This record gives sequence, C-alpha cells and structure tokens, in this order.
Amino acid sequence: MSVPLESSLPPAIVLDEVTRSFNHRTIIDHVSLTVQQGELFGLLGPSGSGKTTLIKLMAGIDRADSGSAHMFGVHLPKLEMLHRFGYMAQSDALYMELSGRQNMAFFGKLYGLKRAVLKQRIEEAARLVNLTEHLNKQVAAYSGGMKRRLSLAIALMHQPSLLVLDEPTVGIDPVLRRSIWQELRSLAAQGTTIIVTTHVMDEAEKCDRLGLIREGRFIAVDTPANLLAQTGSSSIEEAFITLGTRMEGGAVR
Ligand SMILES: Nc1ncnc2c1ncn2[C@@H]1O[C@H](COP(=O)(O)OP(=O)(O)OP(=O)(O)O)[C@@H](O)[C@H]1O
Repeated sequence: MSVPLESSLPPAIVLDEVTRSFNHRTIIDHVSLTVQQGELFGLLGPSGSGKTTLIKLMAGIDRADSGSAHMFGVHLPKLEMLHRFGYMAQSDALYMELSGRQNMAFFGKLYGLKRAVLKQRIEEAARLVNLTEHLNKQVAAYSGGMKRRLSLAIALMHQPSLLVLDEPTVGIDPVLRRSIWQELRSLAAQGTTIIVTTHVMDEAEKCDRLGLIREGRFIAVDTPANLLAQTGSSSIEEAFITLGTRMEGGAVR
C-alpha cells in the first residue's frame, strides 16, 4: 500500500526484512510490511505459522535478529512507545486475586491515567466488553471468555493510537463478538490502527487488509475482496488454500 501524497503521517508500522529465529529455527523469515495509520490489518495463518511472533515484533515487545521495525516512525524496540499501543496477548496477563475493576485500575495507572479519567475509562471499556456487572468480582471467578473481555478492555482503556490484539475474541460468544468488531471498526474509522490475529474467517473479512502467513512468510497481503478476486474463491479460507498451493514456488515478500 502506498502512502497518499498529501499524507504527512508516518505509517503505524513498517517492517523491513524482519527475521526472527528460535533455537536455530527461522520462525519469521525476511518479512516486510507497511501498515498505515487507521488501518484494520488482520493476520491469518495456521497454528505455529508465526503470527504471535510477528505481532510481538511489530509492537517492539520482541527484537528481530535482523531487519528493522518502526512504529509511527520510531525504530523499535523503544520503551517510550509502550504508551502508544495497547497489547492484548493470547494468554491473559491478569491478577487473579484482584477484581476486574482493580485490574483495570492497576493497568490504567501504569499507563499514566489520572484518577478522574481512569474512572471514566474503566466504565467505558467495561461497557464495551459487557463486563460492567461483573467488575467487582474477583477475576479468579471469571470464565475464560470474561477474562478475554477484561484483557481487551485493558488494552483499549488508555485509547492508544495502535491496538495489537492476539486472537481477541477466542471464547467470546458470537453476539458479543459482533459488537466488539463493530467497536474495532469504529475505532479504526476514528484513526486508531488495529492489528489483529484471528482464526475466524468472518472476522478476517472485516479487516481492511489481510496478511496471509505460512511458515513465517506472507503468501499474500491484500484486501479481502482482492484476495477473493485473485483466487476466484468464494471464501477467505478457500483463497488461503489456493494461495498456499500456488506459493510452493516462492513466497510474497
Ligand atoms: N520464545 C520462543 N522460544 C522458542 N520457540 C518459540 C518461541 N516463540 C515462538 N516459538 C515457536 O515459533 C513458532 C511460531 O509460534 P507463534 O506463536 O508465533 O505461532 P502462531 O501462528 O501465533 O500460532 P497460534 O495460532 O497457535 O497461536 C512455533 O513453533 C513456536 O513454538
């Protein structure tokens, strides 16, 4: 995607030939990608293909072995950028002995939210994920889906410019899932950049662009509509399989 000429905004994320290995195994293999501000970008790929590893590199939570990563024009990793994004990990990082509200207050203070704003943001974010009536319960008593919703509320509450969400809707029922996606779309419309990993095909179709990842490389990066058109597919799942088969000769960089 090219930057519009009139835009002076740096892209939210630029990865340039990023590579990451663990135990001599290449997990992310020379990946380049630009995500513009306000984009809702989805990462789709089989289990173990490198989605989590890649979004950690985008957020600067992990460091590439080679290549470079920039967030809003700043070379990563950089501690100051922690305030610019909200990260929701695949496993919930919550304090079980505290209530939902206390967890939110803890992380809100960490993000530097002042008391009056903090209270308001806790209410707003809790409402968004439908947790208002459970906020005073201890998190240990939450279901898996409630913990996911609390993690999402925490990632959202400081209204970051960039949201990085690793499978945010796992364990969340379809009705709430739909309303969370409506909210993500509306945040993107207001300028928030959102990067999300998913296994759910109807969620993938709601993204502005999708990166289809296999074995640490993109096999395609395009809008859902273009991916369908390019492959003559009726679903993203089918497009993924077709592109995967075509890829055998070489990956898209
Ligand atoms: N810190 C680490 N040390 C060693 N291996 C790792 C580490 N992090 C990831 N890996 C390996 O990298 C590969 C990709 O993992 P990653 O979590 O990025 O995949 P994923 O696409 O997010 O999978 P899933 O959809 O199952 O969450 C896996 O084989 C995993 O075991």
